[in-house]
Amino acid sequence: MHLVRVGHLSLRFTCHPSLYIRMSKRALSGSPVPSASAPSSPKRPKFSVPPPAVPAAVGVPTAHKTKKRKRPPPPEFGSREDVLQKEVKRLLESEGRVLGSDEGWDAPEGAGMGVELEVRVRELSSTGDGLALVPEGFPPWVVVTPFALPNEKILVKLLRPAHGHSEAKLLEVLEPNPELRDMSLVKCKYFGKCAGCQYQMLAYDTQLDVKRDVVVRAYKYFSKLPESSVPTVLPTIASPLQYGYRTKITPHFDAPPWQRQGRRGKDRPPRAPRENSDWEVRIGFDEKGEGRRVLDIEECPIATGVINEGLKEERKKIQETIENYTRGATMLIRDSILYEPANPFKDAATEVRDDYTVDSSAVGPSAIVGRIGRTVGAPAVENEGTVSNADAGGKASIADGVDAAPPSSKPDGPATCTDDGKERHICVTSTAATIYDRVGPYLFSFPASAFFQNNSSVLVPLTDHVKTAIESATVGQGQAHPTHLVDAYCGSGLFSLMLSSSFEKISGIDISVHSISSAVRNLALNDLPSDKFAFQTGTASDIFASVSHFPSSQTAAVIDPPRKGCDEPFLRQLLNFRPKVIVYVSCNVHTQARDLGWLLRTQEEEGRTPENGAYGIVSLRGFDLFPQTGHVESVAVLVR
Ligand SMILES: C[S@@+](CC[C@H](N)C(=O)[O-])C[C@H]1O[C@@H](n2cnc3c(N)ncnc32)[C@H](O)[C@@H]1O
Repeated sequence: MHLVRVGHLSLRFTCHPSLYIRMSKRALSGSPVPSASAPSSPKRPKFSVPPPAVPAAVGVPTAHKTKKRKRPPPPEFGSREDVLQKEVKRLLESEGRVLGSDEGWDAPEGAGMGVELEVRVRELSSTGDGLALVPEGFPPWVVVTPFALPNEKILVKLLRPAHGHSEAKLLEVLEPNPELRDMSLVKCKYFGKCAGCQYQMLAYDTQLDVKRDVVVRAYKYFSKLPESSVPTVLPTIASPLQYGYRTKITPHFDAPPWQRQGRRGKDRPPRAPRENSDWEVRIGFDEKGEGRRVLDIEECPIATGVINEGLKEERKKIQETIENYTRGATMLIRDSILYEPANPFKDAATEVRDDYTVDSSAVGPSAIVGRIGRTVGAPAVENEGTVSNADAGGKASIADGVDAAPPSSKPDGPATCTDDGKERHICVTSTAATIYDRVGPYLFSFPASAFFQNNSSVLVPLTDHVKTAIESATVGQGQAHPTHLVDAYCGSGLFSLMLSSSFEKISGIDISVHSISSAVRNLALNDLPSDKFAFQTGTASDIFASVSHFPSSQTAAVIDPPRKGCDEPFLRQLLNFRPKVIVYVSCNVHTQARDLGWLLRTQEEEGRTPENGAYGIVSLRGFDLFPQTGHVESVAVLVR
């Protein structure tokens, strides 16, 4: 044991400090995660471990002190930063350090940015990061490290400090957790660097267990509900596809430094003369722990084959034309069924442009761009040019699709289905195009720029679960199951259409005019009777004025808001309307837990009890819409 004094701190080195620094250099040059030969996985996962008996962590002090920083505004509820800060706070409290909101914004002396440390991971955060404590000798402070698993001893480099913690870059896993980590499962050469996936080294069953744990913790810590109000969280439902499932990716790139312009188009002096620069175009996703640095990505194994084919082509085009860019941009690459409706607008949208166009509505240094290429499909809706960059032969972008009834083929265009009757898919890169996707028996269309769930393979189990939950809500109560459906935040009508056979009347609302026109169009695409459905554009709380004729005890409400959750006016009106069943679907379980906590407490304040019709949460379950990542879709069912 070697002792080094820095200021008032004594730092312990388990080996001679010079040896340690050599070790760090080796770590820096190598892969941060162990090789495929690392011990293989798992039986029963453990996502948190008791405080380590032998922390044996090593610190490398630096001379520089962290500058006192101004406290940033509090993070948005349920954002990654908010969830992380709350979990950090809990871990610090378990060590006896209670942080006031103005405290803990600067790293402890000797643990500032750039310092390398060995730490033992205590637990996995809900954001998918390993949480560890800095070694003895420092005041309690949390190290947040991506790609690190509970009980692993890791070497990290500390990054920027924030409220009780420092995010860190994983330099090396010194002692892997053999029960959890199996590097032979990793399918992506960028794993460990790309910010997209967190869990490729975990067996899929373990990923599902981890996500169940995220739901459990969200309700424990974010709902403010007593344990008795929260049912046991059911096992997470697996995605049928665990790779090759993503139907949309949005890689981005920077403009060459000598070309870049200021935000308002003001010319800036060139940063580096082109001839002396070793700058290279990088097209991909953010590199984890490297701020806004783009990691060059040639393929993304969680995306569909069609998208990966399209990515190759689009990368080539950007590489060839990068000198034309004065600003960075984000590309849109989507997978669509090749669907060719017969319609009179076919020849209206044949504009061919080979440059990316910057969407003026986008904010920040990157703007959403779309590429308009040669037309294969016809515009399906008036005023919506349906243009695809697939060439007329469709060679590069067309691949085998899913089993489904083949849509009609036009004699003069590329066949819309393969020889064995599967639908063909194309890659679409224009924000103005219309995308087609199939879920079970239904065909959905929506603008390429609009929302649609990114993993179609799990949408049938998801919508079946919602349907069954609604149908069983009245079982044993001597009532018929609900006949009316309110679909709030309905998008292009996913739940309305998928659940349509169970209901007599369906009313949907969404703030996006494009999504609502798609929902209406999707009725016709699927030969559904338009008089059974009413879709409207508006903010979610507007729906209640238009469904006053729905019998509330015969009505089910499906609510599927964006990540920030519902607002209070909507929740208040939902409580007043009193549908028999509420199914709350969410891609952010933390805002879902907050909203349901508010709903249950408010009804209690208003004097509702189970005997006089108070809602109770009858089931909670995650669906894995995002395999290999830390995200989970959560479905909560409430019945009164
Ligand atoms: C998570 S998506 C769900 C869409 C749809 N249920 C689906 O699964 O395809 C959330 C939807 O909420 C819509 N939205 C966002 N804020 C809204 C608001 N205040 N009122 C109504 N809809 C809103 C978005 O346009 C988006 O379509």
